[in-house]
Amino acid sequence: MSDTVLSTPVFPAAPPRLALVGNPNCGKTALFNALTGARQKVANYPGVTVERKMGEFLSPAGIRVQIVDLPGTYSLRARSPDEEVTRDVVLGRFQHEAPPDAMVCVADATNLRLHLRLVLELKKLGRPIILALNMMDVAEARGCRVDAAALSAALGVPVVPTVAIRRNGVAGLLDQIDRSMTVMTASTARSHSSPCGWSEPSARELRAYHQEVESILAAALRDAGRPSLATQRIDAALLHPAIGLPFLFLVLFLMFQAVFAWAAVPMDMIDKGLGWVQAAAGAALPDGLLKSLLTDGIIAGVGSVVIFLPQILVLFFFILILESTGYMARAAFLLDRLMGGVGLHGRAFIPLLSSFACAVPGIMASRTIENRADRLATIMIAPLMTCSARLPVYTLIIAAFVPERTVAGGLIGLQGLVMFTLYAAGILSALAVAFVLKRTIFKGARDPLLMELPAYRLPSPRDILLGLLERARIFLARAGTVIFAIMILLWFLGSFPAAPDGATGPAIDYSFAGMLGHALAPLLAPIGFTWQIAIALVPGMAAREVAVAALGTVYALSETGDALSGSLAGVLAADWSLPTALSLLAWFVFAPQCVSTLSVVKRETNSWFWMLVMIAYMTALAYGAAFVTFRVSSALLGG
Ligand SMILES: Nc1nc2c(ncn2[C@@H]2O[C@H](COP(=O)(O)OP(=O)(O)OP(=O)(O)O)[C@@H](O)[C@H]2O)c(=O)[nH]1
Ligand SMILES: [Mg+2]
Repeated sequence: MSDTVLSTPVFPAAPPRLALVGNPNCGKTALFNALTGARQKVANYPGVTVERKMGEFLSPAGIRVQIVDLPGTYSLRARSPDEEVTRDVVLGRFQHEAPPDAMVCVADATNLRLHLRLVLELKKLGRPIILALNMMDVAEARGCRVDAAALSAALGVPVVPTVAIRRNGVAGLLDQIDRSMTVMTASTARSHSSPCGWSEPSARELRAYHQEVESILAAALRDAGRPSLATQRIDAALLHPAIGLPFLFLVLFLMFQAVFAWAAVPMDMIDKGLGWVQAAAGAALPDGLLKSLLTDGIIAGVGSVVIFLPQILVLFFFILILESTGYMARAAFLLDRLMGGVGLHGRAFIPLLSSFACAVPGIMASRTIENRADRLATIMIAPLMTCSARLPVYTLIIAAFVPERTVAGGLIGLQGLVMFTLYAAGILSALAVAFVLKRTIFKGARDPLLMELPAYRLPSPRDILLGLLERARIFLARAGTVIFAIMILLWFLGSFPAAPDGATGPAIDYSFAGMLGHALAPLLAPIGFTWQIAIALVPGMAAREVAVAALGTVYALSETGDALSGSLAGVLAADWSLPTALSLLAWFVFAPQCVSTLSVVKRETNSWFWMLVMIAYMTALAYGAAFVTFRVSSALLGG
């Protein structure tokens, strides 16, 4: 409590607002996190942050300061939607939002020549600026020496060295913020709140900036240091024309194998634990509604999703490693030619790869693409990438229908291979859809890929661990809120009205959910779906993994005996034919089954039209693919 009293803000009405501005990948978000204690996403490629994020911290002198983290940009001449966000915040063009009181310009100390140009452009705005020379640890290791005092004198702004990822690495910056705030309040520099004037620099001004940067460097750069030798060596191999692509495919293939292999043991443990809880709850409670709600509704439903936590974590482990080492940007270059073949922009790679985790951040990441047609094409195909919420569905069906054995002389697990095929189906169909889109609605020349390749960096185990914990938290929070609520609703719909006296089938047959399932069944019969699947697809609209939870609950309620006997996979294996299972897999590769994705498409394209186009084309693809799969496999298997 006493802390709160001590920290009474000096600016009770409106805390001063700072903005973090700088080139992409120089460590702005890392600084933001260090200052505010936030956990915004930090990764080693340009274009990680695509929207503004607000935070607050208390300076050493007890001033409450607001700070906004911004997308990286090379200039206020914003070319892409993420850069426009930065420009609009800096210039105060957002409605009801004054420009920031001061800017913390962040520059990568190892690449000052590039980064100082933006500092000069920002200085022109006449607002207070502090220059944070970030990545000083890397600069020192490479023998790069910058004289901060000389740089400050030449630039005419305070300069502080920082190491955003080190404990105490921002102490100097905090002190400088205090000093600047005091000067600002004394001179009432904060009174201007009108938007700033800014005009695009002319060619002559650009040349002048260039010369000014050179003279500043001559005064302040004592030693330019060496480029990272390790990065050059690794790139010589990993970007090699013959080795590059095969290596990339190997990495992706290993990732999908690992999702299966590494997660097996912990998943088994969770499964056993849940079975035990379900049995214990079943034994402890008297027969009745409460017991059914708890065991059939909540434990069977939510539990059937929670079990997939280990797989989600293995997948994110790989994605985090790719992102933090700097390999992600290389992968974009390696695939640029391939993407160009179907007309996609090279920058589409990062949004598409992020969509493996979730289409929502993937679609947001497409903001870094300048050209609107290219961006729309990327947004339209992003949901075809297999997101992590589809993993539970795939895994469940694979575990039920694909035998656990190895092929290719014991090297490759068959289940992992099927999983890889499903991912490949998503990727290939995305490329095919892009190919069609770019030749019909989104015609136009394709810009070349220009992207700075960051130096390779060893991922910090702490960051990876925190990243995984964050993912686990998000996943469990979803299971505990959205899925939990839907399961209770579904249990209710599946239990009422109760079966009439003398009914022979399971009670769910007579319930609302049963009625709905039976009503939808004729529509889905041509693709081989049972009425239980029809029920599960409806709540599955909220989020894909809910379909698994719903199957868990529907089958638990369909059991005529006590609680669900055996695992859900076992029940499905007994109830479905193989063609039905394959058809459902095909459906899930394409179906537009996630409300959050659709709403982010609406927001990012600023149009209902594209959202509806997405729903229409994906539903048509899903139904068509499931139909063909069901018919062909039925014919082949004689089912
Ligand atoms: N060694 C070292 N690494 C740093 C430092 N600051 C940031 N990094 C790393 O640099 C990379 C980029 O950091 P971010 O904070 O995501 O950069 P950003 O400026 O927000 O990037 P965008 O959002 O893409 O514009 C990450 O891998 C960070 O861990 C630093 O001072 N020293
Ligand atoms: Mg950032």
